[in-house]
Amino acid sequence: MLESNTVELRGVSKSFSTNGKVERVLNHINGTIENGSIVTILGPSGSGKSTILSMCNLLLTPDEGDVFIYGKEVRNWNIPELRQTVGIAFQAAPMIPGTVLDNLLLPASIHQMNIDHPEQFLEKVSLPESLLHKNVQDLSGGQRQRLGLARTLVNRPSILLLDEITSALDPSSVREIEHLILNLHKEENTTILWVTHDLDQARRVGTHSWLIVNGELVEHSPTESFFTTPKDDRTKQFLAKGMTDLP
Ligand SMILES: Nc1ncnc2c1ncn2[C@@H]1O[C@H](COP(=O)(O)OP(=O)(O)OP(=O)(O)O)[C@@H](O)[C@H]1O
Repeated sequence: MLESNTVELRGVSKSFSTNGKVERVLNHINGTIENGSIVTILGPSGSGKSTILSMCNLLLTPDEGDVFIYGKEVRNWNIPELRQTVGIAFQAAPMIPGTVLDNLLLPASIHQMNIDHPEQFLEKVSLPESLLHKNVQDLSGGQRQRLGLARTLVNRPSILLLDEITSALDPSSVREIEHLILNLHKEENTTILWVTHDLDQARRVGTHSWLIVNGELVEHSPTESFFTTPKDDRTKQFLAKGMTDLP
């Protein structure tokens, strides 16, 4: 195992069984993610992108194959330590009832940590300190999204999993969140796996891009060549047609 591989998937497969019907969602995925890269994960709806993220912090386990984080198989990690190292943020970050501060302190209380200046995490996502005592119900969509990200950052994860975090936001909020994340990446060399439906976003933010189709990793390459000189016919078709289903 190379030191520089922060995340490695080796022969990862996953099936789900619903009402007695078994659906193979990931099919023998092999992929490595280098330290400090931003990998944008693309693919049609239902192709298995979120399932890949869930494997990286043990929200799900593979049926076959292994996921390594810094060279150690995820199942051998202590879960709180893994979740501190690998942070995840979703499109609709679930909030506990209460204030912005209550929500910011949640990961610290789960991990029995003290955070002295919670407002520093608001600052990281460009939210004013004056929001600390505001009820989360009174936040705008963009503010909630930033708070969700701030809460993920409290643990200072060195790997960040982002699952369509900007898909419900207006274009200017999208660009602001991208800017925040790119700054964080620059300052802390955070490794980022970013699932997005937005091809322009994937091209703007990615250092590398993956295309997942029907649970298979059909193309993985540096982002620029992914978009300019795709190798696989399915990538060409996907880039031409956007998110429509591929055969
Ligand atoms: N816990 C689960 N139980 C049963 N089926 C599941 C579960 N989680 C995901 N699936 C199924 O696995 C498939 C892949 O889901 P996944 O969320 O990984 O796709 P995705 O590529 O992220 O999709 P989208 O772009 O629409 O978010 C889908 O058909 C989904 O219904």
